Amino acid sequence: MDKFVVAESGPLKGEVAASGAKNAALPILCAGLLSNEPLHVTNVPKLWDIGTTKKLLTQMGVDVQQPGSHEITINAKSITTCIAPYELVRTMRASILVLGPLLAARGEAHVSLPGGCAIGARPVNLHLMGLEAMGAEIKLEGGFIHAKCNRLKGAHIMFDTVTVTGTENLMMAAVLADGETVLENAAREPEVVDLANCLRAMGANIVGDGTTTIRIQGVKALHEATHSVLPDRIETGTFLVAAAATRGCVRVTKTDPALLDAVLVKLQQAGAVVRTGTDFIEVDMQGRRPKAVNIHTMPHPGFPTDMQAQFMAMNCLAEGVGTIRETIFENRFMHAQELLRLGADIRIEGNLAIVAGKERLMAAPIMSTDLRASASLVIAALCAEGQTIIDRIYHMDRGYEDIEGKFTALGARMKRVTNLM
Ligand SMILES: CC(=O)N[C@H]1[C@@H](OP(=O)(O)OP(=O)(O)OC[C@H]2O[C@@H](n3ccc(=O)[nH]c3=O)[C@H](O)[C@@H]2O)O[C@H](CO)[C@@H](O)[C@@H]1O
Ligand SMILES: C=C(OP(=O)(O)O)C(=O)O
Repeated sequence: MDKFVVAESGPLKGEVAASGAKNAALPILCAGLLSNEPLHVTNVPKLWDIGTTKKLLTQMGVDVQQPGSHEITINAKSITTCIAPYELVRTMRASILVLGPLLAARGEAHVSLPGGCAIGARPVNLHLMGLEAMGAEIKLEGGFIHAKCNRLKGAHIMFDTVTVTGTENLMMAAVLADGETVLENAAREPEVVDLANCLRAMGANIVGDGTTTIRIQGVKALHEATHSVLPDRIETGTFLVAAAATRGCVRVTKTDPALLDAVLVKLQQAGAVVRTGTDFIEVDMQGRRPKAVNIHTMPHPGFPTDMQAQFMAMNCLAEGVGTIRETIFENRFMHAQELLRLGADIRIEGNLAIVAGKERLMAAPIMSTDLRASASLVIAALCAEGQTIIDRIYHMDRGYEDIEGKFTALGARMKRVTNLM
């Protein structure tokens, strides 16, 4: 199993390009199931989750081509089965995103229930409730969701919790439904908007994405389209927080500052000079130690839960005491245990973490527990005296493209080691 060996690195400096967003690319590739014509997707990040999605689609008989290193073309005309097996679904929760498109385009879907994930229970009841309201018959059996329908019917759906993949699944289901679907209390995340842009390019009729009410008028069929995935705001934010924690100066290019409002406010509060252009963001700490910030995670446009762990790592090194309240997932503080091993001062009270900053941390063997937890451990390890070994970095490979290549280009002293005991 691969590990990272990370040494204290001093201020990170330089420029790094953001990849395409994992959480936009995954639903967009699944949207390829909605058409019998090709969907060409560009700016696709090179990640394990993308590899898993390619396998998932390929084993359904979908033609998946990779014409360039960051390009994928999907053609679902050749689909042979509507089964998403446990072996693949258990490695990636986002596999649930095949459910809506399969039902809408093929009238059936057999999708393994996504397994328990480290950050919370993550039920899919709202996805199923919406599909049932659209006329699907759903049975849960043997750990599988078995769903079938004739043509789905438009429906008025009210989410009682904001759900990102739930909104995406139902939006994809609705584009081929008979009549109008209205999604209320819909997720406003930029990845939802990117999916809607892709679906519109395929011929879908959607308005209101980016607001809490999305209206979809079903059409008979979708057609060939090309779509470029939007930049990864979480990857972007991860490098910016790493710059702040290490007292460095980093410019992230090929990104979009408009996607990171809530994160940039917190970096400014931490004392960073933030410079932005149309496609770049620069965080310059001018050698200063960051100041602790208070974080409260919220659905977009609030502060993203996917940036919470990275800010906890920064707070561990900051001047003062910062509080972090996690309101989206009930078990998303597992990185705290590992940060404590590096000598951090963190107290957890329910969904609140109280972090008192220290001048520096001390190296220790630590373990990644989930994707963004891994990112926080790398940030902390860059500031820890000695050599930190981070185990189970496969979590990080799920969602960060060439993470060690990008970090080392900024001056991080880190390397990947295989089979290190
Ligand atoms: C692939 C992808 O895009 N993943 C993102 C997506 O996950 P994901 O879409 O799985 O997260 P949701 O937005 O659905 O979850 C938000 C909350 O709603 C609850 N819930 C959700 C669905 C449901 O049917 N019932 C229910 O109770 C969840 O348990 C959670 O407490 O949004 C999360 C919140 O921004 C991000 O952390 C993930 O990175
Ligand atoms: C939690 C995440 O991903 P997923 O929903 O795929 O587990 C994430 O991207 O931080």
